[in-house]
Amino acid sequence: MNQEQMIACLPAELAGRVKSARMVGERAVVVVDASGLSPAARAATEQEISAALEGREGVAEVRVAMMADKVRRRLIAIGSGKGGVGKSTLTTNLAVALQRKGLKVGVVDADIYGPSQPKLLATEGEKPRAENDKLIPIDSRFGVPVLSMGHLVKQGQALAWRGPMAGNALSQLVDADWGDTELLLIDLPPGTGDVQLSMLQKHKPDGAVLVSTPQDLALIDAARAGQLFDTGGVPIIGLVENMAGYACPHCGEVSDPFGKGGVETAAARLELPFLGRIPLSLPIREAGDKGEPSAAGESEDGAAFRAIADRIADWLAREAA
Ligand SMILES: Nc1ncnc2c1ncn2[C@@H]1O[C@H](COP(=O)(O)OP(=O)(O)OP(=O)(O)O)[C@@H](O)[C@H]1O
Repeated sequence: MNQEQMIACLPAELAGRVKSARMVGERAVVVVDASGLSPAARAATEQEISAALEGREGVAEVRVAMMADKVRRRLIAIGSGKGGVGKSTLTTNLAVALQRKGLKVGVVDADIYGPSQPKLLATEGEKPRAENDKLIPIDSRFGVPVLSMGHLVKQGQALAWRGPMAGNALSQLVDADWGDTELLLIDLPPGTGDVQLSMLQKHKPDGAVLVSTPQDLALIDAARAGQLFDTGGVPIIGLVENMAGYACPHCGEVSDPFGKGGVETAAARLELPFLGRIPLSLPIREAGDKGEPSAAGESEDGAAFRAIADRIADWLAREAA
């Protein structure tokens, strides 16, 4: 068979992607343009081409080579000085909000001591496949692929990991087959320990977002996390204040259990951009527990996350210019 005859065997939508097709002895070698295809779509394309050519006269074997334009993938780390300030919730919602803006976004849950992305993105219990020694991210139903330690180990098991082991496991997540994903949000563990350091050294994120609640103690820790990024040469995109202002569901009165405006003041003092404020809101907590991120809906809470996502998208556009 010559190239034309080989291409004629393929369905029209696949034929358009073929860059070259030739016989090498009894082996059919087809080179396909895989730009813009997800890992799942690439696997399906490969199978369809093999199925269409296998068994044809003179074809003993089919080899399909996928070529894609190299995606310039950028990494943004979401960090906090202290645990429980809403870093994972922010990561999920920013990813969903940025995806809604048309970016191809994935989430790496590097919080090996308390992975929460499987729950937040409703992929609990799913296990990633591996192909050619690389993990294939799990497609969440929000158009955001995700990989988490929580997908790889049984609950609680990750807690015993330390230093190099944790760092290697984290690298497997970041270096997975992210296909055409152009932006990875990395949900870091809280604090400034080994895992954060190894992440900065090995993967050098393009930028970092720091999240804090407004009270002084959280702010001191956030400033320390900021220093870690500074030392690692990672630009800080800005600070986010979470759990600000609680509107009483009964009377509507807004109170500030963790103080007010502390993060904005701290950002000004540290000469860092302030990216916005997320209210302390029962629906945000409930949405997280249900695996239905607020940013996927049209509520006011969702709008607060989207406003911060807009600022991050602006930062990305400025950096790319
Ligand atoms: N703005 C908010 N309003 C109400 N609840 C929130 C808000 N942000 C986060 N939460 C809730 O607070 C808890 C901790 O949030 P989350 O897991 O996102 O924090 P974290 O900083 O990633 O924590 P960890 O240190 O465990 O990684 C969760 O139950 C979450 O639903």
